Amino acid sequence: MTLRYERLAQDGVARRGRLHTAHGAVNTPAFMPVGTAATVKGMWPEQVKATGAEIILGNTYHLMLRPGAERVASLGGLHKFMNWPGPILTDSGGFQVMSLSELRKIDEDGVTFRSHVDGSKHHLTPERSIEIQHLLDANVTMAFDECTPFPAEAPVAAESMHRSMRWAERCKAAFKDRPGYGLFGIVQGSVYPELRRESSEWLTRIGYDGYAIGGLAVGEGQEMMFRMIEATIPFLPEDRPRYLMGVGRPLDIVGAVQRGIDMFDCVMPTRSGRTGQAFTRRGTINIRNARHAHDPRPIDADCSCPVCRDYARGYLHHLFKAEEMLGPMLLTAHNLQHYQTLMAGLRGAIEAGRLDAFAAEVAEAESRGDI
Ligand SMILES: CNc1nc2c(CCNC[C@]34C[C@H]5C[C@H](C[C@H](C5)C3)C4)c3nc(N)[nH]c(=O)c3cc2[nH]1
Ligand SMILES: [Zn+2]
Repeated sequence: MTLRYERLAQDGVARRGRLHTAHGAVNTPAFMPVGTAATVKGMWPEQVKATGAEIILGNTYHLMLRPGAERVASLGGLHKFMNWPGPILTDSGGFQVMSLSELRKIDEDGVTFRSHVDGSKHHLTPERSIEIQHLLDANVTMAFDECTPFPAEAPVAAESMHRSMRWAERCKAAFKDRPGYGLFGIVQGSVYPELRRESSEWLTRIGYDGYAIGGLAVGEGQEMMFRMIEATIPFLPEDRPRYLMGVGRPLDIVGAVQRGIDMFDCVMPTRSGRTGQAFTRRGTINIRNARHAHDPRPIDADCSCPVCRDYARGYLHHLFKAEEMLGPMLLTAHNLQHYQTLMAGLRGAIEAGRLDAFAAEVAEAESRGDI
């Protein structure tokens, strides 16, 4: 084990813990803001840190295409390159190849595809993905996997999962162990409990520093997602962190924490922030809506962020209508703070043994609406 994870408190199957990396500690449950092309869009790194985020997410697929992993390494690695001194987790690229590139082919060796940037041809294998993440100097490296498309019949899901497990073995063999750096395996198996169990036991036998649950948040719906988490968690080691990939909306995160998940990433707070969607304790609003044009109130009176302290909804509405760049910047900062405040609330609730009460409060406030 080269990435120390300590459990500080437990409430049911939920855990409050801390993951220690070479670039600092991550308090869990944790939300990881997404920094696709070596930037959390619209945010200076100091601002990202000020929201309370301790770890951000980078990406093999984007950075291998532009500016190239060797280029990032020659400029000091991703921490130096983007001036983020804290922990970084990078996804392995498989998911993005399937969702972003055209002309792709999957075979036992890996994935062949054309870049969505300039059409150049690329071949990504488990070994190359691990090498790229090493060049990026990621503290947490994700195994190269295939996110099984949804829906998939059981035999198709089984074949896809078995290939991802063979790829996971190749990733483990290719990964260079270093203190403060680790490799996470990714559980697949679509919506089939027996495949989820088989995948979890396969990865546990190989042994990883952490375990991600992949193949979810792909359209299966919240109820099925929760069922698959429940079908997976019992077969993962208790002393290692669990990362639910691509999740999610606040209530998805609350429910997943209640079921034993420790780490999350999602484009929602940043991507939707750029389109004018603001998160509040009572649900989301779209600041472009005319009803906000003359509203002197902040986005969320309960929010402690600089945006809610100093700016009225009417001003944010104006910025978006005028397509001023400050609009997306301010909404991104607020939304990331909203997510970090939620995570701090979850950590505190687990420590106090009142997670279910906290979850009910979040759900009730969101249902109240009228914002
Ligand atoms: C949304 N639902 C969902 N996401 C998923 C992801 C990507 C996680 N986010 C990384 C990512 C993905 C995109 C967008 C940003 C930046 C960069 C490219 C890295 C986050 C997944 N990644 C891998 N390797 N495997 C999965 O099964 C998987 C399943 C997902 N289900
Ligand atoms: Zn705010």
